[in-house]
Amino acid sequence: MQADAAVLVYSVTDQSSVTAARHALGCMRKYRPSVTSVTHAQTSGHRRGQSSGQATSGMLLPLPVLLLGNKNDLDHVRTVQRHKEKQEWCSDYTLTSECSARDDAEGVTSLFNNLIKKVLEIREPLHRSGRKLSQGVLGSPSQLRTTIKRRLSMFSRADRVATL
Ligand SMILES: Nc1nc2c(ncn2[C@@H]2O[C@H](COP(=O)(O)OP(=O)(O)OP(=O)(O)O)[C@@H](O)[C@H]2O)c(=O)[nH]1
Repeated sequence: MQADAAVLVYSVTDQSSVTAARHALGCMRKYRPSVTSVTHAQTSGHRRGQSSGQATSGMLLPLPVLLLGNKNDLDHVRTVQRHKEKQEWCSDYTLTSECSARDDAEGVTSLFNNLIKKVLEIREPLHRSGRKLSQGVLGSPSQLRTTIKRRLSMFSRADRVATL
């Protein structure tokens, strides 16, 4: 699975959307390693294609996921408990939070920034040590930052149009 990160959004007013998010997270994990398999990959020179059946070669990297409960402005009709602790099915690479896309665009931006930081946190040490990354097509952390900023600017443009 060629992705830098994933964002899974559920609605705090819809328990079935949490079930769907959990299922999606499980599917993603099948194609991207856990923390322990990364350690194993680094110590044994294990290649990506050997365990997952994928053809590409390179380092195994964990997939940071932002698990986001949207519509938290609708607290009066909430059916999903606000979780203080991470869900037991989330890994160290899962950021869990809540937001309101309707009322707090800045909050959403800041959550995306946290996710970007997580991506860079994972990549930077490997990049510095000169190890081959499986997502090498994306280039260095600074190139990655530029790419992500460009993609996020689409949201700011949409925001500006919406407020005109
Ligand atoms: N109150 C509230 N409504 C929201 C929020 N985000 C989206 N919505 C509303 O939810 C509805 C569905 O939004 P969409 O963007 O179409 O998302 P979707 O994935 O199709 O979502 P669902 O229809 O809820 O399954 C729209 O009426 C949005 O205005 C939010 O943060 N708060």
